[in-house]
Amino acid sequence: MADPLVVVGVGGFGRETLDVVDAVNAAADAPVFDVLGVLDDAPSQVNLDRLAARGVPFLGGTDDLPARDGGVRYLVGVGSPRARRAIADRLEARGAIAATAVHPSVTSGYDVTIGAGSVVCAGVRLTTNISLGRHTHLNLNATVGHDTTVGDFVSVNPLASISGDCTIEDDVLIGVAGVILNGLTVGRGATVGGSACVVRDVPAGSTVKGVPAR
Ligand SMILES: CC(=O)SCCNC(=O)CCNC(=O)[C@H](O)C(C)(C)COP(=O)(O)OP(=O)(O)OC[C@H]1O[C@@H](n2cnc3c(N)ncnc32)[C@H](O)[C@@H]1OP(=O)(O)O
Repeated sequence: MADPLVVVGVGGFGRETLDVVDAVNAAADAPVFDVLGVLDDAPSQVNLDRLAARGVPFLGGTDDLPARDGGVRYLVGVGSPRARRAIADRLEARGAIAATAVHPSVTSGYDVTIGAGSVVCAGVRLTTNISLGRHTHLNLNATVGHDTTVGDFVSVNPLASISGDCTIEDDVLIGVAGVILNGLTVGRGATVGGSACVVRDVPAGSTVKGVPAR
């Protein structure tokens, strides 16, 4: 039987998360998820209209988590690592269970682990001996190389490329088309700008941008 699922976030990545869920269901012999609807504490009208147009119910704020026998699964479709962590903590405290959604077009090699709550979008390439933490997002066409560890609540935006032997600590955001050269560490909570090329370790909490990234 399909798992009852809510997605948090009616914004861009929330609806992109619905796309991943739809693709997972379409590729399976029987639906994996029964999408109950979307939660959002501060939705804009334009995004509510976009959600309504695709026929997915808006369920209210995160206090309105529906109840089902056996629990409700959830995915947080919010790009900000910090906001995503806060929402996940709130839902876990209310008994929700993190789901994981991996688009059927994703390729992965030997020994790849993906933590609960993660969303892996179309076209992502994962090679070998890779670990992704909890609630990590890999957006469209991102790549992750061999022997790399990606922590919890990391956001990797479209086309970003993480080389082999890297360590991406918790709560990091890697901007669109950002490149991390091999063997480097991006410290907890750091932000890598769009199109940056990271050539040395990035200190925790810092923002780097440009080529080479500073
Ligand atoms: C499907 C989707 O939409 S997914 C989302 C895709 N978007 C992203 O990934 C966005 C990633 N974020 C960025 O690149 C941001 O611009 C950040 C994080 C680097 C912003 O850093 P901030 O220091 O706050 O930048 P701020 O906007 O204040 O600009 C400061 C300076 O940096 C420059 N700058 C901003 N972003 C970049 C960048 N990615 N690369 C190079 N320079 C940049 C600005 O032009 C500005 O330069 P100036 O002082 O000479 O005018």
